[in-house]
Amino acid sequence: MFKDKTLLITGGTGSFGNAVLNRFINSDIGEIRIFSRDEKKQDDMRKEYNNEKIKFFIGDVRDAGSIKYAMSGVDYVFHAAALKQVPSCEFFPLEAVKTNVLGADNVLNAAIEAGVKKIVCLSTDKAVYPINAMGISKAMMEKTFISKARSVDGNKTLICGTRYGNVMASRGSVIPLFISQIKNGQPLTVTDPDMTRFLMNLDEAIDLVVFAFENASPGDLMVKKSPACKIGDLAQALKALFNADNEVRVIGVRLGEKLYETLLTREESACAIDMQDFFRVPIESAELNYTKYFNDGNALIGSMQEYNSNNTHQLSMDELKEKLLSCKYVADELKLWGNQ
Ligand SMILES: O=c1ccn([C@@H]2O[C@H](COP(=O)(O)OP(=O)(O)O[C@H]3O[C@H](CO)[C@@H](O)[C@H](O)[C@H]3O)[C@@H](O)[C@H]2O)c(=O)[nH]1
Repeated sequence: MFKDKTLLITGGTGSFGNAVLNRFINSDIGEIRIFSRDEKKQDDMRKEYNNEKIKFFIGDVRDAGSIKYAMSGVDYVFHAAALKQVPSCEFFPLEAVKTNVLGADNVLNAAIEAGVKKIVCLSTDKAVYPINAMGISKAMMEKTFISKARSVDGNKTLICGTRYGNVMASRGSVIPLFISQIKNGQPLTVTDPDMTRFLMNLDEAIDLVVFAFENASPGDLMVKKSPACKIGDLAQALKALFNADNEVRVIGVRLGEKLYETLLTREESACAIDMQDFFRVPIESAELNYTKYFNDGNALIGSMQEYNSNNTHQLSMDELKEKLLSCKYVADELKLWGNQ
């Protein structure tokens, strides 16, 4: 599907962009465009990959002109650019609106105008029943792409999305923090030992985006079924792997955090299609028909459950250790630790 095609990744210098590059760079893809704000990260990537197929575009999704320029001649888009740190969005919610909502709208408009064939927009579990500004802005991003998908001819530009939970060891996340605390002989600062999070690795996130790319109809939102764990267990599993005896200190839930995350609302569960490893949430067919909103209900909803990190498969201690070892960051850190 990607043979000789041009793929644009917004926010392409992040860990998602790097993982996509690693997956596709040796395929028969024609060109990969990395669109991002940070020239230093682009320069590092340029040197690291040193590959003619990769083209770098400086720009900001907030700036419609910059994304329009990068979109010319593009076949497919993975839209990953976002402000995704909960605390910074909490302090600067309008910045989250500018990047996550208006920026996504700019990307979609530019893609539609340039005749891009497919665009996959990346969302997060924090967009479901959101309580923090990051989640709320991503929920609005979802609404934006779904409404565009409704109004655009899907045969010309197919717009779809994905939602996934925590990616293990992503920058600034809890796993690197716990490992550094272990290594420095500090207490492991657990917010709430019973708090749960979905866990996936970067490869699984790419699998989901590729699955959406290959299987989605216009407006679909694809979700990968994922296991979860308690944060207290995560701390214990890391301690066991590193053979450490650090104290575990409970520090309390942080601003904007939820005790568990949700990948499908109860309402979405009522219409989601089970596709083995994935759920497909089809676009609501309400179009702009207000009568449907008022007269056609869904009797199933009352009997459905949301899909969340408390009712999904909970990883046992052994499964958790295995999952952690499948993460390159953890395996590398463990090797370094062993070599000390
Ligand atoms: O010192 C700490 C820091 C975090 N946690 C807990 O660890 C879990 C995961 O925290 P973290 O790794 O910071 O991730 P989240 O806050 O869940 O958010 C992550 O996952 C999102 C996707 O769901 C991304 O968008 C965010 O950028 C990313 O930080 C949460 O239950 C935290 O309460 C602790 O117990 N102690």
